Amino acid sequence: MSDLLQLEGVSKSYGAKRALNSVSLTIGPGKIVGLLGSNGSGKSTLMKIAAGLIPNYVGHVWINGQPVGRTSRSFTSFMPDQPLTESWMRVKDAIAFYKDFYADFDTEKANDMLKFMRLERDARVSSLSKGMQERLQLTLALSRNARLYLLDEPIGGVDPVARGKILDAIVEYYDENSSLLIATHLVQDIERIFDEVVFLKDGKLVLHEEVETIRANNGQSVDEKFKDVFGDA
Ligand SMILES: Nc1ncnc2c1ncn2[C@@H]1O[C@H](COP(=O)(O)OP(=O)(O)OP(=O)(O)O)[C@@H](O)[C@H]1O
Repeated sequence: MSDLLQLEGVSKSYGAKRALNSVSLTIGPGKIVGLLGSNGSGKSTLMKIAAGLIPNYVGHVWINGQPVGRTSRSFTSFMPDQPLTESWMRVKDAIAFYKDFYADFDTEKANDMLKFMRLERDARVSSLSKGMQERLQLTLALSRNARLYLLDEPIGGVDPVARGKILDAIVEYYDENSSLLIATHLVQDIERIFDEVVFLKDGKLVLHEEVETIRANNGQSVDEKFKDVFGDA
């Protein structure tokens, strides 16, 4: 099986709230895919299921041909929308922590990315601004030599001027044999790096299309298509 991520009929409810409603989706290797939807559309839930962090859901999920679980977690790198690091850590401790925890962590790549992100190794994690925190989380997530990267709102706190630079880092540092799924609201800012986009609306998949096709068939940017589908929500 060559698909890197495959979901088949995935549903998830929190009590009476249905966060995902029978979502089926396949993503091949070497793709950067935007996971787009308004607040509460189920993006984080989908990411957490693929990351193996939500065990009780309906349907099936495979990563690189393996059902989601212990093995798939070893080649899936997840950047959550909340930091995983502890506030007592310095940047260098966070790097050491990830290195201990993940066999595929590439310290050389991490040190390279720290420079690129202008992060000081001795800075305390608790003293970092939100944008700098995101730079650190992104460094940690992308420094693993994983097959699937799941980035949940990776540049929401980064100022608009720095966003372009961070996007360049994402493209430069991710391994082209792997795939990257990025959940975001910042469609206009990020769309230039997407190969494909997935739209989620009220937990349902309403569109999965190559960006080229959207541009060629509709003469629209992804942002325009997004506004068409979601209105001003
Ligand atoms: N732990 C939880 N308990 C109860 N409801 C939850 C929980 N997590 C998510 N939900 C609900 O499930 C729905 C989908 O949430 P999810 O966080 O997946 O959406 P999202 O698209 O990531 O939203 P946002 O863009 O605001 O981050 C929302 O209605 C949310 O309130």
